[in-house]
Amino acid sequence: MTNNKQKKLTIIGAGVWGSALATLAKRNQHLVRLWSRHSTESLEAVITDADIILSAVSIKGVRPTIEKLQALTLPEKVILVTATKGLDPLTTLTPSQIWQEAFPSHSIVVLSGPNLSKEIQQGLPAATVVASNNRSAAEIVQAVFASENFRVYVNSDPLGTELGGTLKNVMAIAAGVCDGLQLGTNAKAGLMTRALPEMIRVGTYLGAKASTFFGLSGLGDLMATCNSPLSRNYQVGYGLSQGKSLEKILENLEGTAEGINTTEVLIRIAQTKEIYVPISHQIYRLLKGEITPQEAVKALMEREPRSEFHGLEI
Ligand SMILES: NC(=O)c1ccc[n+]([C@@H]2O[C@H](COP(=O)([O-])OP(=O)(O)OC[C@H]3O[C@@H](n4cnc5c(N)ncnc54)[C@H](O)[C@@H]3O)[C@@H](O)[C@H]2O)c1
Ligand SMILES: O=P(O)(O)OC[C@H](O)CO
Repeated sequence: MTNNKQKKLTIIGAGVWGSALATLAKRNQHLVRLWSRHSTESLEAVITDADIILSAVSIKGVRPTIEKLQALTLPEKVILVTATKGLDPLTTLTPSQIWQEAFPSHSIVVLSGPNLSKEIQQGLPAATVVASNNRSAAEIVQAVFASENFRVYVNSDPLGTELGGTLKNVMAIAAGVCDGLQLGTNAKAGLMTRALPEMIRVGTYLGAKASTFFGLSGLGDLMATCNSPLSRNYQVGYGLSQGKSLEKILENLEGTAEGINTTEVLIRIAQTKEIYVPISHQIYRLLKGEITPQEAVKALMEREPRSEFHGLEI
């Protein structure tokens, strides 16, 4: 398999993100098969001869997808790419960790970055990261998706890359609340800036590199998601700020807001490991209906004074 020839790519998960990634790879003349659990074709048929299998299912689909693939034959040369931004409620593992556990001999690549699917589908310029412990596998995936409208960077911290994209979803809920309550530009800047060390504290505890969080998949995705009404997580926060119930918001939401499940799993990790996550903690209480958006803001503002880089080595 070389870097520059046409690849056979199977994308599992035909939601908005899987579809946008399929568009990008097709534009580069790769052979793309897009499959979902509702497809009439069998999974076995669509993975035959695949060079790359990319999973763009939401977190609740990761284990069922892996189980289906484990029942089939998957040659070791097949590169597995995960584009899911979530945490497993059962084990608290990230998707790439679950994929690696299930397929220990395969190369696993994480794809994550500031990539709102609607903008990508419109052909607007964007950048992303592909990260793997196997650099050549990451470079193959880079070549599949890179184009004049989609700039793809490589890095060697798959866990950090994945956690940036996952943890920012919790912060996007907070940003939606902040905008919905019209707290102003200073408040938004304060929130987003304080979000980053919180993400780094969790990420580095879990084994990620702090520096990765300053890249596209951390800071980049934090900025995109916290500033865009296209983000489903932002929409959840905005809806809560308007006094809507979570149930009502989810009824009208197009697609998945992973931040809701991620908050739950993250708080479990933070409580067990005693990691200081004040923003996530207030979002957790808000999602549970324990406090109002205004009470969440008050609780954040009235905390004990602290030093800016408390608990961080950066
Ligand atoms: N939409 C974006 O802009 C975007 C960008 C980057 C990453 N992501 C991430 O990609 C993932 C998918 O997001 P999306 O926006 O496409 O969501 P979506 O709701 O549009 O699609 C979810 C996909 O997951 C599949 N799925 C859900 N539960 C499943 C199960 N139990 N078994 C098998 N498949 C199941 C669905 O069939 C669907 O194909 C999420 O983790 C999201 O955070 C989304
Ligand atoms: O719509 P969201 O909130 O899932 O955000 C989509 C992507 O993660 C943005 O990079």
